[in-house]
Amino acid sequence: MSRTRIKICGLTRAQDVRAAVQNGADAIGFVFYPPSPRAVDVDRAAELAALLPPFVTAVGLFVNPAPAEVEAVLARVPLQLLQFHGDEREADCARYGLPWIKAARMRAGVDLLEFALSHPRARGILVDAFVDGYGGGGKTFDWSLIPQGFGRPLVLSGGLDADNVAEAVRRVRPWAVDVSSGVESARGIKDAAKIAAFIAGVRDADG
Ligand SMILES: O=C(O)c1ccccc1N[C@@H]1O[C@H](COP(=O)(O)O)[C@@H](O)[C@H]1O
Repeated sequence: MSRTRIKICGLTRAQDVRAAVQNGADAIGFVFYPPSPRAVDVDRAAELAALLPPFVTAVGLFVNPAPAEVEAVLARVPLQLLQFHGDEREADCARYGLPWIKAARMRAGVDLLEFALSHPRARGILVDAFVDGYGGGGKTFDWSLIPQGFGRPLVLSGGLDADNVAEAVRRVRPWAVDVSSGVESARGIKDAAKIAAFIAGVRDADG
């Protein structure tokens, strides 16, 4: 079994980018959603993305963006993957010439197989808890809503932290995990020790 990939999302400071990279994150996320406490502007994201070594993926998170907003970011920030976390349809995600993952907001009644079928070209399906504000709520959801043998690369998120991520990885066996709130000391401020403990938890579950 391959090791679980790890994305740390919502980075706003250089020291947090360094902590994620030094502890072994595979990807980091920049939030381009102005209502989020983790939102960064294009200048800050460009500065932070420039700190990344090769083979650490820069991901841009958007929620129902206007195409011009995404294009303005892409003109300045070398993103390698887009993460759509709103109500975007397949065609909305496909227009930028970059691979993307699509978030499903999980709660009772959501049929993840049907959701995945409506996003056939997404490189992966991210599952997050349904929260007001579209995401980043630090809330877990019922992992049994994820069908066995899902068949697409699955990114597990929603309320993960160092205390629950090993159990989450053992139970769900996702392709990757994504975390924001669970490695913070305050909204938008990451904690290096929490990042280290989170990544250690994933590696413990990987065996
Ligand atoms: O981080 C945010 O502020 C955010 C805002 C809007 C949509 C998604 C957002 N973050 C993503 O939400 C999930 C879960 O985060 P958490 O670990 O529960 O805080 C994760 O994929 C973040 O990338």
